[in-house]
Amino acid sequence: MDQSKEQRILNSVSYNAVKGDPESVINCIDKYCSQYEWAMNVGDEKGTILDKVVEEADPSVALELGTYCGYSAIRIARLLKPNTRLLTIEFNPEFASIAKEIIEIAGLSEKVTILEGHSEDIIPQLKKKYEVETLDFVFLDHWKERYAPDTILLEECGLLRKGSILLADNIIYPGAPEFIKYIRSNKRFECTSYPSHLEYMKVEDAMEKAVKDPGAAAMLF
Ligand SMILES: O=C(NCCCOCn1ccc2cnccc21)c1cc(-c2ccc(F)cc2)cc(O)c1O
Ligand SMILES: [Mg+2]
Repeated sequence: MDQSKEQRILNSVSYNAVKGDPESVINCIDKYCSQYEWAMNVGDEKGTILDKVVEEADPSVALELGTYCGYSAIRIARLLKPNTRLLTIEFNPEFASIAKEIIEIAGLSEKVTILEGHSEDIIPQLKKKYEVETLDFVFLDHWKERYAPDTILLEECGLLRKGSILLADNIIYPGAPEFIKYIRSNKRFECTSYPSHLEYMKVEDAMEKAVKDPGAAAMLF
């Protein structure tokens, strides 16, 4: 049976990347996807914005919705301090298995836990089953129409605290209009838009950062 694009990405990483070197895995995927086959990794331009927000959040516990091949999980996990962790949810079993191998090649398997399933089923399990208290950082990169309902679900499950940082990909393309409407009209969140481009293309895109109750967090210190 013909190999999938994601399997070909794994082949390229396995053959070209330096084992245990996250930067080389990131560069290898970006090179493959800009030269051979486009794929929906956050990419290097938006990836730099992701890096900056992760460094600002300096999370102890981070959540990603939409693992795909593990590219953004590696970008996030490579910046995490010792004894901190990234939980990433993927519902496509083939993607989850490929991401697992690519994250292993990057040497970040200790820091990253891939949870297979739908976000709406897994989010309510995070406290009890995955021993999460609250999430310091959440990267939204899954079905765009799930960004708003899953943000509400995270709230309902008591998983967000004062100062929790959300970062959403693809605000312009493919677009997440319901999420933008919800988050920018919600007084509990302070939003910032970061204009950029669709991964590996000259198409406009943007990321949206939303900080929960920022003032309250600031008042605490
Ligand atoms: O669709 C995209 N991502 C989402 C994947 C499915 O995610 C499904 N999924 C993953 C966990 C998970 C958990 N629960 C439910 C669904 C869950 C996505 C799409 C494009 C894109 C841009 C231009 C095009 F011409 C075509 C596509 C770019 C992106 O950056 C994206 O992120
Ligand atoms: Mg995306």
